Amino acid sequence: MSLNVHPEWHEEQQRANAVGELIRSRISQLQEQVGVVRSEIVTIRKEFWDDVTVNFEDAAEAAETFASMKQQAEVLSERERSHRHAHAQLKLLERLKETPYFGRIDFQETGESLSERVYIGIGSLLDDEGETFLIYDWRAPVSGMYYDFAPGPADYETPMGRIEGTMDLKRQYMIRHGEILSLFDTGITIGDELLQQVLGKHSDAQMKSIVATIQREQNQVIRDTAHQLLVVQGAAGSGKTSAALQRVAYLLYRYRETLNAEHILLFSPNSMFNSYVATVLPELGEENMQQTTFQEYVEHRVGEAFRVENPFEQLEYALTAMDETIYPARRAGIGFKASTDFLAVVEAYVGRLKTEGLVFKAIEFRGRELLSADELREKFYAYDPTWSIPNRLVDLAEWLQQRLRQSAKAERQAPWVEDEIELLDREAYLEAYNQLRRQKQFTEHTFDDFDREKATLAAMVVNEHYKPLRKAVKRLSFIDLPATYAALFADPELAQTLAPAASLPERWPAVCADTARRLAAGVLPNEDTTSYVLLKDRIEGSHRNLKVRHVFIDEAQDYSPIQLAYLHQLFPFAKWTVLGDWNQAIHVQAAESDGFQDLLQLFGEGQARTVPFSKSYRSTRQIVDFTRGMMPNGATIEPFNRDGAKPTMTVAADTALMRELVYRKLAELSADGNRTVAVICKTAEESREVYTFLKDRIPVRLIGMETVTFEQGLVVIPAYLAKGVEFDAVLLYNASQASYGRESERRLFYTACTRAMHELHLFGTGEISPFVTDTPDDTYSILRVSS
Ligand SMILES: Nc1ncnc2c1ncn2[C@@H]1O[C@H](COP(=O)(O)OP(=O)(O)OP(=O)(O)O)[C@@H](O)[C@H]1O
Repeated sequence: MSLNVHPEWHEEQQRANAVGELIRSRISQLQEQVGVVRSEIVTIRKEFWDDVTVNFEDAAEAAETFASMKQQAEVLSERERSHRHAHAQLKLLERLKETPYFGRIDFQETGESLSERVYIGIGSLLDDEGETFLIYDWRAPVSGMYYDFAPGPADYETPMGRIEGTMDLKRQYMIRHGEILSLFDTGITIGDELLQQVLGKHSDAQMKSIVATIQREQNQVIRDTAHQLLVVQGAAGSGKTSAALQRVAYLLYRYRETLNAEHILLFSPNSMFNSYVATVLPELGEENMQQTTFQEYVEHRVGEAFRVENPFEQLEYALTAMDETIYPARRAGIGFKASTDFLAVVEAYVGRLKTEGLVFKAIEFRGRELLSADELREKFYAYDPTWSIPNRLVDLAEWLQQRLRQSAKAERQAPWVEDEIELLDREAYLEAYNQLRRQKQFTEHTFDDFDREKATLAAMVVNEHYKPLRKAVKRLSFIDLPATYAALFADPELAQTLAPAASLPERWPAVCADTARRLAAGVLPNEDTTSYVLLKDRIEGSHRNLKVRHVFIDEAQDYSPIQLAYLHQLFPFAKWTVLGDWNQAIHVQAAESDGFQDLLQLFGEGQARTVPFSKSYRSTRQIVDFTRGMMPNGATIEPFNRDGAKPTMTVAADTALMRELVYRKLAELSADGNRTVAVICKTAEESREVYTFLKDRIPVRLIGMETVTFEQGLVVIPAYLAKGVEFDAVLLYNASQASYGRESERRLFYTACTRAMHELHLFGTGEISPFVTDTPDDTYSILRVSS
C-alpha cells in the first residue's frame, strides 16, 4: 500500500515527527554532556600530576603517593567510561533520528482492556518521564512477537513468565531522514514488499543488517538461548550468516550485564570475510565480536616449527594436480586425516608417548653439549609413568633450569668470558659497580673490589649468554615436536597397531611416505595441522580457552570432524552456533556425509538443536531455479519470489573469444550501475590469467588468498575465495566440461553460481559443463558465438 492511500499515514507521520523532535533534543542534550565530560577528561589528564603528591622518601610516603595516584586514575577511568557510554548512546540516537523504527505491533494482553502500540527500532527510546517506551529495541522480549506471529493470538516470554494476548495489528515502515516513505500492514511473513525492495538493491560490498525483515525461522536461531549447540543448515543465500550476526547482537543485548564482544568468537572462512561483515554490528550499535580463521589460529599455535600449508593451497593443489601420480595417495591421506579415526590414532600415540617415543633435543651451549638428548629422555622416562606428560615436563624443566644455573656458574671461569669482559663498554662497568653498591659489597679495599667487580662482570656476561637457553627451556624447546609427530609416519604399521579399530586407507604406506617427505621439507600439510596442534597440546599442556562463551562457526561444512572435535576441546564451556550448507562443502577435507553427526554426538542428546533454512533470499527466482537444478537435493531449496533475467550460458568458439566476451559483459554490467561484479574463476592461476587480460582494459581487482578487504567494484576471484560473499552479478569463467567436468567439482561450481544476486552469466568453450546441462533447459538460455 503506498503512503498516499494508507488512512493512518498522516497520524503516523505526525508521530514520527514528534519522536524525531524528541530524539533531536536528546541529541543536543547528550552532545553537551559529551562535551563537558570530554573537557573534564582533558583537564584531569593535564592536571593529573598536580593533584597527586609525589613522595617516595619512605614506605609510608610511597604508599600514600600510590593511593593518591590510584584515586586520580579511578576518577579518570570513570569519566572515560561515562564518555564512551554517552558517545555510543549518541551514535545510536543519530541512527534513530534517520529511522526511528521499522515496525509496529498492537498487542492486547489477555485481561487488559487496552491494546498497547509497540513501535520497534534498532534501539529503545523512553519518553521524558522515563515511563513509556516510544521505541522498543528489536531485541526486547515484546518485540519478538513482531517476527513470530501474524495478527491474531500471540505470546512472548519474559523473565517473569509467558505473556499471552492478541495482536491486533502488524505494520511495517520505511522511514528515511524522518520521513515515512512507505507503510504496510502485513500478515505472517514480514512484508514481502519490503523484502522485495531490500533484496532488489545493488550490493555495496558490505553485509547489511536484516533487522527490519528477519524471518520467523531466522528469529528462532537469533533468540535461542536454551541449547548448547545450535546448528543451522540452510541453502545458499538463506541468511545463515545474517542470522548469526543478528544473534550476536541479540546475545549482547540479552546478557548485557555479563557478556561483551570479547566473549564471542566467530570463525570465518577467510580473512576477507571479516571486512565483509564488519559493519553489521556497529550499524546496530554493538561492538564487533572477535573474529579469526581456523588457519590463523593453528598457525599461531604451530609457531616457527613449520610453514603451515593453507587450506586454499591444499584446494588449489587438489584442483590442479589430479593427474600427478602422488595425487591418489595424497587425496586418501587428506580424507583419513580429517576423520575421527585419525584422532583415535593420535590419541593412542599420545598414550604410547607416556612410556616411549618422545623425541628430545640436546641442550647445547657455544657448540658444546651440556645435556644430551639421551640424558633428557632417561630423566623423563624415569618419572612415575602415571604422571601426565605435561606435569612431567614442568618438573623436567625445573630440573633443567637448575642444571643451567650450575653450568653457568662454572662457565664464568672460561677464557672466552674474560675476552668478552674486555670488550664491555662503560655502561656495563657502571652497571656492575651499581650492582655491587646495591649489594653493599664494596669494601673500599681496592684489590678485593677489583676482583669482585670482575666476578660480577663475568656473571653478567655468562647470564646474558644463558638467557636464550633458559627461555628455550621455559618454552619446552628441548622437545622435538616435529620429529615426534613425524615418527608417527615412520612406520606404516604403527597407526594400525595404535588404533586397531581405525579403518586406514589402502594407500596408507604411500600416505606415510608422502607425509614424511613433506614434514622433512619443513612444511606442515594442511591435513596435518589439527593433529599436530593436538599432539602439541597433549604434550605441553592443553590450551583451553575459558574466556570465550559463544563460538560461531560459519561455513562449517568445510571443517573436518577432527577440526570440530579439536575446537570442542578448546572451548569446553562455550555455547556453539554452527552454520553450514552441505551443497557448498568445497574443501577436500570436508566430511563426505551430510549433517553434523559427529558434532551432535559431542554435545550429546538434548543439548543440540538443528534448524533448517530452506528459503533463499540472495538470488532472484530465476537464478535459484537454475542453481538448485545442479544439486540432487535442489528441490528442497525454495526461492524468494524476486524476478530477474534468466541466467545465460555463452559458448564461444575459442578461449580468446570467451575472454573478449567476458570483458564486454563486464563493461556492460559496470555501465549499467552494478556496484559489485565478479568474474569467478576456478583457481588462483586461472584468475591471474583472466586478470592479466582484463586489467589494462577496465579497472578490475584481483582477489587472492592474502586479500583482506572486500570492496566495491569489479573483481576477478577464485571460486573458493568467493565463499560466503555475494555480488550484484557473477560472470562464471570457463563453465566448460574441460574445466568443470569432475563430480568432485560440482559443489565448487554451485557455490560460485550462488554468489550472484541479480544476474548470472556463464561463459565456456567446447562442451558445456554437465553441471549446467543437468539443470532443466528452461532455466537458462544458451548463446553460441563464433566470432
Ligand atoms: N530476512 C532477511 N531480510 C533481508 N535480507 C535477507 C534476509 N535474510 C537474508 N537476507 C539477505 O540474503 C543474502 C544472503 O544472506 P547470507 O549471506 O546471510 O546467507 P548465507 O545463508 O550465509 O549464504 P551462503 O551460505 O550462500 O554464504 C544477504 O544479502 C542478506 O542480506
